[in-house]
Amino acid sequence: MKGIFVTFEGPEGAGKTTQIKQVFQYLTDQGFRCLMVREPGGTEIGNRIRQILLDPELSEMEWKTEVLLYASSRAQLVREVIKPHLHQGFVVLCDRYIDSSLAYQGYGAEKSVSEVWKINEWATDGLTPDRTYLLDLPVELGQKRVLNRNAKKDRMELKEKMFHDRVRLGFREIACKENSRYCVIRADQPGEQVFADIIDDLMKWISFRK
Ligand SMILES: Nc1ncnc2c1ncn2[C@@H]1O[C@H](COP(=O)(O)OP(=O)(O)OP(=O)(O)O)[C@@H](O)[C@H]1O
Ligand SMILES: Cc1cn([C@H]2C[C@H](O)[C@@H](COP(=O)(O)O)O2)c(=O)[nH]c1=O
Repeated sequence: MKGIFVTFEGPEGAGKTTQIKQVFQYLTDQGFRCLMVREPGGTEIGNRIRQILLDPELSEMEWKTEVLLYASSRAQLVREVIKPHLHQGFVVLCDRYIDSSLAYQGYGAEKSVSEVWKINEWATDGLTPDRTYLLDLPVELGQKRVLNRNAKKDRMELKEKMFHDRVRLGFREIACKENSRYCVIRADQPGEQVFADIIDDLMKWISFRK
């Protein structure tokens, strides 16, 4: 595939959405054809699945239902949007991908990470990101930022603090294991510094790849 697939991962409120928008603008100004997507969602079907997944009234969701719904939204996004754009040479910037399922439905939920992986590998035909940025910060700081952003918590934000602590550690473990794909960024810095760190790595990585 000709394009570049870049994902952004991290706990709640790490600044992924804020950074993706800025990276999108920067790369577009540099002449790259760029696309921004987010998970769950990014397609009509995916957006409906997102509503179910994040509905705070649906707190009793079965683990397997949750895993499959995230994977279903992802399958749709990969086939309908991501792969066609990669084939056309776009840089696709994705706000969360499979590693979020590993971190939340695996580490966070204390369930089998390898089962979550197998389902997602099947759902995406094994499409792996070229580069991943982990925006890492203490859970409390991210939660504080999210509280300032929106008063009402969604179904995942409502989970206990220990769940989110395991998610953070999960991301860090995945980044360690996949260290050639991952770049870990300190997300507790001012936004301009976070952006500078990402762009510094991404531009070096792109020129090295050519
Ligand atoms: N470096 C930063 N310092 C302080 N506040 C920030 C920083 N980056 C983002 N924010 C603010 O924190 C809030 C969450 O940011 P953002 O929505 O980008 O995070 P996110 O990682 O996409 O969150 P979520 O995973 O919950 O969707 C926003 O109000 C944003 O303006
Ligand atoms: C892709 C994905 C996401 N999640 C969780 C993480 C967040 O709590 C929400 C998505 O909301 P955001 O504000 O857009 O970050 O869903 C998950 O548990 N598993 C996944 O695969």
